[in-house]
Amino acid sequence: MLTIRDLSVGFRRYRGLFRHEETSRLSGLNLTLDAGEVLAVIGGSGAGKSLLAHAILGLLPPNAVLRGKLAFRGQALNPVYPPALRGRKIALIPQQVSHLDPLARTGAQMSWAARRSGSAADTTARLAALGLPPQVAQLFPDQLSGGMARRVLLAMAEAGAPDLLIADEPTAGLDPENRDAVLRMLGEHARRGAGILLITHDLKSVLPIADRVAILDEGRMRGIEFPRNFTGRGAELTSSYARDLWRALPENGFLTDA
Ligand SMILES: Nc1ncnc2c1ncn2[C@@H]1O[C@H](COP(=O)(O)OP(=O)(O)OP(=O)(O)O)[C@@H](O)[C@H]1O
Ligand code: NI
Repeated sequence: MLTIRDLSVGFRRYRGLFRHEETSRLSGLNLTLDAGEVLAVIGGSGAGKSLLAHAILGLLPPNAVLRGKLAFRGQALNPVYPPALRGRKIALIPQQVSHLDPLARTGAQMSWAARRSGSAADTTARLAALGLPPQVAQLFPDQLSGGMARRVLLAMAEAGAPDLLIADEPTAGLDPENRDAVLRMLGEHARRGAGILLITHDLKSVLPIADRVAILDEGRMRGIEFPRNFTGRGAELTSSYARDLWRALPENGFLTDA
């Protein structure tokens, strides 16, 4: 449902009035995501994960330069973003919990997200599905714990049953129990036919639910792997970068030799 061909993103920086230079932050990315699939995108801080998410949503800042082709179900997402997709067919769980409006109660923001996506605003049921009591609807964002705020963002993103859900570090700051609950919910969406792009730096946590794992480093795709191959010494992994990443995990004994 999502195809990305030779995507590059750079940022223009002006030096003086007329001269400008461009710094490249993503280069030559190729990706496809099918309906019902969970594609994990793994990478360290600054690898370009959020940029990839924002490129797919047409949310790059004005000084960004995007090259390549993005399409959703055959419909081009660039150079002009189709207005009907964002927040409806394609939803985002943003990386920052500060994306919640500090001046509006949680319930109001959830209703608003549901209305935007054209679905019923059954706030109480959505909260319950995420293990949150109905009173949470009355709270303002700064009265929520980090884990509660993450789950509210998840509830808002999934309100309209989007076909494509981009989750940018949806489990950051969650304890293992809540992390696994959020991952399970994303997996359930995929089973109902949604495509999930799951961005994280936590490789191990996504292996149980990912269908494929794409590894991003310094703006480049270093390999796309099957989760089952992250096992033992990683001999089945196709890219040396993925093997090094796997072996360098503390629980794998920091194996650095080949
Ligand atoms: N608006 C911008 N202008 C210039 N550079 C930017 C801009 N947004 C992001 N970058 C740069 O692009 C690179 C990738 O950033 P990005 O936010 O995608 O990283 P990330 O993989 O999501 O990292 P993290 O795990 O810390 O969220 C970084 O070097 C960042 O400084
Ligand atoms: Ni990010």
